[in-house]
Amino acid sequence: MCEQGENSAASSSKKGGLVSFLTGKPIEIPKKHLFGICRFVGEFEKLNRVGEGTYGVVYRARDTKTNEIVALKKMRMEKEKDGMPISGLREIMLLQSCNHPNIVCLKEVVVGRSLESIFLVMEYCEQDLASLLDNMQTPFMEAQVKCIMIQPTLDWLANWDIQCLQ
Ligand SMILES: Nc1ncnc2c1ncn2[C@@H]1O[C@H](COP(=O)(O)OP(=O)(O)OP(=O)(O)O)[C@@H](O)[C@H]1O
Repeated sequence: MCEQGENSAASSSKKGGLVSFLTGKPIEIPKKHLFGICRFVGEFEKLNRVGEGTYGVVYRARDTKTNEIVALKKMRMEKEKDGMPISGLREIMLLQSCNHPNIVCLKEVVVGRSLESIFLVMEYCEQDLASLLDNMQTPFMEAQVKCIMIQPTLDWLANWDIQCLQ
């Protein structure tokens, strides 16, 4: 979108351009609204790639404004023809609704130059249970398994699931 020069914005003829729902005609996004209210991903310095899931690639990154180390997850959008996949929206809504010390916090959503560039900025976790399980020398003892199972998050998630079902 920004390839067109300093003062121009989106063009429907380019990949990622917009068409008005009302008129069906191409619309231009004013430059000041180009990134909406989201910050630009360029404000984050990618440090290294930490993993990849079904819905995106995750990087360790530094917020250049605050120097904070965060996890930056690029949503997978290559195959999407109709905008952001519903699974991505669900992930954002779910993480936004979770406010628990044992659940990774979604700090904000940031965007790149194209409409397909959407990134989740999350608190960075040095270790997760899956990598711990992969790398540990000996299996957890029974007492440790019990301790993990009674972590408040699991109760909380079970309640959340039940509430969702109701
Ligand atoms: N907040 C985070 N801090 C540190 N590393 C993370 C963070 N989030 C994800 N990762 C790393 O990135 C990998 C991919 O994470 P992601 O959430 O995209 O997928 P997943 O939940 O592991 O798998 P799937 O989405 O396929 O079920 C994780 O396995 C983990 O190694």
